Amino acid sequence: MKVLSQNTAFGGMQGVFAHDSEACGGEMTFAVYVPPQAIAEPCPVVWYLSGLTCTHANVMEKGEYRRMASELGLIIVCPDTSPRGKDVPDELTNWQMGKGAGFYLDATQMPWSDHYQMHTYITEELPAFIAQHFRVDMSRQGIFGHSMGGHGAMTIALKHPDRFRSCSAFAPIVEPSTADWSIGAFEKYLGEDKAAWRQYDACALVKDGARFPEFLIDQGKTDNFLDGGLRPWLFEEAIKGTDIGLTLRLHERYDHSYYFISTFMDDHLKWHAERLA
Ligand SMILES: N[C@@H](CCC(=O)N[C@@H](CSC=O)C(=O)NCC(=O)O)C(=O)O
Repeated sequence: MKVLSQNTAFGGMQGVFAHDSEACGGEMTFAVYVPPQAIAEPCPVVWYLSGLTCTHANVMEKGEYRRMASELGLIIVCPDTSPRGKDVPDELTNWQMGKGAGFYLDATQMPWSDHYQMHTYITEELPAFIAQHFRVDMSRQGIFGHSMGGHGAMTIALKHPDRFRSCSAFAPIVEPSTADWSIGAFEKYLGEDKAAWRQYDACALVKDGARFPEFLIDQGKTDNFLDGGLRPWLFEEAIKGTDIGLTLRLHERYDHSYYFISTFMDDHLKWHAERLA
């Protein structure tokens, strides 16, 4: 593991690290906040998955999670959103495809499938690496994210309900198979057979029988992407008649930015801490 930076914050440590990823076929960077409680005992871990165009750094610099994570004793892991490096295919003029837009899936189509294995990276390779190098209690894991990362968090929780005890999202893409800003990426990563898309779509997963106890979703009402990309009401509809709980909070005057995310960050961390206690 390469240590790229380490800084003391709120009595804990904010670090940025890099390692070689087999799943992504190259070096991957991630950020980890370790609270002071980890000196005495292993702490629960909460995974934060970022949105389109992000690296590990956006939430680390603008998400304002450290004070509350320190208070609650949560380890926060913030991975990158796609493979990186000069050998990795990309679409330079399309921010919804390629680097920064891995959609937390395992691509099956060339040329993407060689590197774009983000589902395997986030659910298998990185957890094993974190468990080996940090003082984490892997029996207490939560997951949350923003936008494309909210989609990632919800689909991963639905696919791994035995691993995660808590899930929440800021402005998630709840039905990427039909959202105008993800259809193009799904076609290129997964091919045209839409049956293969369902395992990476929260609404479709629920309709196909996947279950998770409850979700917290915060959504800004003046978010530019609300109608074309996000549409949380579709998830509300999808869970009707199931035993899945949903706390959906719609906020007047909030947009899609990290000003919105940082405003409600404490609520999300408390949501996770209560379920990871
Ligand atoms: N470049 C785009 C806007 C991209 C954008 O808003 N990205 C969001 C996530 S969107 C969903 O996954 C984000 O988190 N950006 C990083 C940030 O620091 O705000 C455009 O020009 O419209």
